[in-house]
Amino acid sequence: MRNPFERLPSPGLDPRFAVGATSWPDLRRLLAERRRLARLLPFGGTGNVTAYCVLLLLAALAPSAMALLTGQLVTATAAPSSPGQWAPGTLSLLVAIAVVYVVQQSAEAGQQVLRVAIARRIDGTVRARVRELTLQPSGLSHLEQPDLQDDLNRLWDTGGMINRTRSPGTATAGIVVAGFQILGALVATAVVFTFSPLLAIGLLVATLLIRAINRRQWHYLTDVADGRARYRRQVNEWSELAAGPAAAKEVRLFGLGAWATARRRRSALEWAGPIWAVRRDILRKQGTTMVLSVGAGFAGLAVPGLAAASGGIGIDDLVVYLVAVWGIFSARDVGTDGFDIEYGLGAIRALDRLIERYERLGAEWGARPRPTAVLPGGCGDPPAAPHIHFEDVRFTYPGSPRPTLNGVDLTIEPGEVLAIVGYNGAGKTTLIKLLSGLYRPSRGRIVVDDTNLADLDEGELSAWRRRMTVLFQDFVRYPGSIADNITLSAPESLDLECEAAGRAVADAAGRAGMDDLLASAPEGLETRLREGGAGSLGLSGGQWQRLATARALFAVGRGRRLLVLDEPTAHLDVRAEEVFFDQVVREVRGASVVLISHRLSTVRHAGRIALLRSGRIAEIGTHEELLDRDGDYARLFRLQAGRFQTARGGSS
Ligand SMILES: Nc1ncnc2c1ncn2[C@@H]1O[C@H](COP(=O)(O)OP(=O)(O)OP(=O)(O)O)[C@@H](O)[C@H]1O
Repeated sequence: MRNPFERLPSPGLDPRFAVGATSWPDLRRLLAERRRLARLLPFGGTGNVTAYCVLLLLAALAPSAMALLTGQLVTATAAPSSPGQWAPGTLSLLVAIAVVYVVQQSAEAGQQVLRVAIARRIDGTVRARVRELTLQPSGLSHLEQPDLQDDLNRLWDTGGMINRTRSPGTATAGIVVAGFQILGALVATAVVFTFSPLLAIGLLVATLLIRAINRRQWHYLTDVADGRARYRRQVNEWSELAAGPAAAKEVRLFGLGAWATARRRRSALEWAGPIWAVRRDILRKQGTTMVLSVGAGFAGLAVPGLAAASGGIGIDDLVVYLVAVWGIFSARDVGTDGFDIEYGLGAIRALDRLIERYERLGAEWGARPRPTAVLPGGCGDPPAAPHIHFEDVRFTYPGSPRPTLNGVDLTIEPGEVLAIVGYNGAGKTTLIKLLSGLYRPSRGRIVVDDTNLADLDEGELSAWRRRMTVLFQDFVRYPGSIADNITLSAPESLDLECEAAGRAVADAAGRAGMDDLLASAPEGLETRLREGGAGSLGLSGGQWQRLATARALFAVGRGRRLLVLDEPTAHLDVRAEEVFFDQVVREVRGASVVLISHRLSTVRHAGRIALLRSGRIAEIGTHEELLDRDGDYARLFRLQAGRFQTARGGSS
């Protein structure tokens, strides 16, 4: 069966939208999407939604009620009455019209308020779901996929640049308005039908056609906008660079302000240019809707007008029909609701893609045989340090042409201090990410106490992570107090009142060399960091690194039995670096330590040193053994030591 919409003159848009959007499959999709939005409605709150529907119903019925009452009023006033007296029934009709008017106005105002409340509640629910989804998979790789980032951005994007809030919630509230608009038009059609069935149906069809064309145009616009998510991301990156705090120092120092602003502008034009073109195109192609509007409007006025002029209907009926005609006709304007619905649907599509992706990830990470991972207890005795074995581990980052690790065989014995060294990009941090379960090896196994990490499900992986702690090279600077920054590595301690947890904070801070900092902090451990203003403290790079070290040591104090330190001395002064191994690493009790560093003067004290090269462990042994072997490690060590000797020689 052919779709009658197909014969519509094309608004000159993308052929997919000119023809495709009016095919039956697309209409079915359209209805399915609206049902999908309707399913979000309960999240707006039962009371809110019920009141909203009642108010919209009142607002939808008001024009028809007004038409009928106005007609009756005209009839009543035309009836003969004594001079100075109201015609019979006039007063009650006037009161009824006033009541309908007040109800209509109140319903309009009330529904606006409820609309915002419903939309915000739905948006809150959708965002909570998205946050829940993004935190769920234990791995990291999905977060590095640009299309996922685009979908997330699409979900958070409320169309701020268009100066209206557009979101799944606004779209859901919008379809309810649209539904009642149509209902109002149908009731008004029934009124006009009693006068002229042809006029009633003709006006209804014209109204629905105009709505369909407008909807299709909004659909096209939002589709183009959503398809440009990648460019939007680039605009955000340039904005961050041009005006954000991260690059502020270099931007000012190098005088990059004008360059960054120009790049941002170019990127913004790349993003918005096609969107503006579509908007211009839509504006130019308003001919069809204009012709339909003018034609339908003319017929709506002329047919009852001519009937009244020829005496076919009385003036009272004329008033009723004209008001009812307007009741049908006013539904033709989808207005910004149309954009709200289509724009919000873009977010819903992004949400569906995310859910599908996360379900896949959940299945990948979830269904595993039962392992034997051990959790550290609250205030009780911690478990023993783990025995870790990398067996022929190979790993390639998603989208990368070459493997970063290519057959790593390595054992970390319980309680040992193992240093890992290697050139930039050798894969040292990657090894730790795999050990933390943030990525899975593409080949080989990482076996912890007889359990293959790849066999752990989400919960068990969390349990494994609570046996270890990592001071990452790019550690996080948490906005909170010094104490928060220390205890967040073992968040279960936040709820523990046990003395051991309190002691562990002070102990970790002391061992990380934070005594001077704490002495100058106005509120000691409770001093807030990064927020600026009274009572807060700005820290230097080295001070932040000591704080991050304290965080790692605190976790060990709370029972973590594998401590990984990735470039822990990168920001430290020579004095602190010199004593780091003795004061921090050697003092760790009952835990294994993996120390990654380019400072060979620091790593030389480790029990064993492994050199990573070409994706494999190329050399392993004690400092002395590796020097005797005279390989890369020995060369690197001599190079570093030679620099100091030269400096010493030069200065003497
Ligand atoms: N998220 C990622 N996606 C794709 N490639 C990555 C990612 N992270 C790291 N790499 C690549 O993997 C390789 C190893 O990186 P890794 O950070 O493990 O090296 P590293 O030995 O710790 O280096 P450095 O000494 O400079 O800290 C590098 O070539 C890097 O470009």
